[in-house]
Amino acid sequence: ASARTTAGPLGAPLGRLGPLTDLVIERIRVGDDVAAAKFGTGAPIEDPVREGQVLDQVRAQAGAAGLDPEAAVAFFRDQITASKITQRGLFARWTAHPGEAPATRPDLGPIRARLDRLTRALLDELKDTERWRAEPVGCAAGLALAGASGAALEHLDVLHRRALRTATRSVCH
Ligand SMILES: C=C(O[C@@H]1C=C(C(=O)O)C=C[C@H]1O)C(=O)O
Repeated sequence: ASARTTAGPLGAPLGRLGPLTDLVIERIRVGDDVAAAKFGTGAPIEDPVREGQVLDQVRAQAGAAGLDPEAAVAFFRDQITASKITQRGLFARWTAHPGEAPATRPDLGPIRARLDRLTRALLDELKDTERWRAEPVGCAAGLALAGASGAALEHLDVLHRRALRTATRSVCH
């Protein structure tokens, strides 16, 4: 199982899907850094070539992790959609309130390397939770618990909560 990295002193998202939810929230948070790297540069939020690379990596690594590649790809399509929701929301916020825009612009390269490391951790966690996620009632309840506790503990605003809902919509199968 993956080490948790985003939790504050109050703890991590609760329950069997807590670690997976924690990683999903971390990936959404990296979307904030991606937005900061792109904002004001003319770089588009959506980069289909990079998305293809992310999904190729998922396909290649899912098989090795013992996961169904197409199910893993579907989960990562939701992660990408969630990242773009976050980025579009932040662009709109920073355009309307320039004082809230980030003062410094990070490099996209190292941020994408972070996303690539998160891909592996997320695939491992999908594998660790695979049987459990097939229990319809338990999974739905566990996902609700992990999502609500994670959103509260990690102080997600409305935008990031919306991204979290999108990112977790195919977790239970
Ligand atoms: C995160 C980025 O923005 C978008 C979202 C992606 C993702 O979530 O992996 C990939 C490409 C972009 O469409 C990025 O450009 O790296």
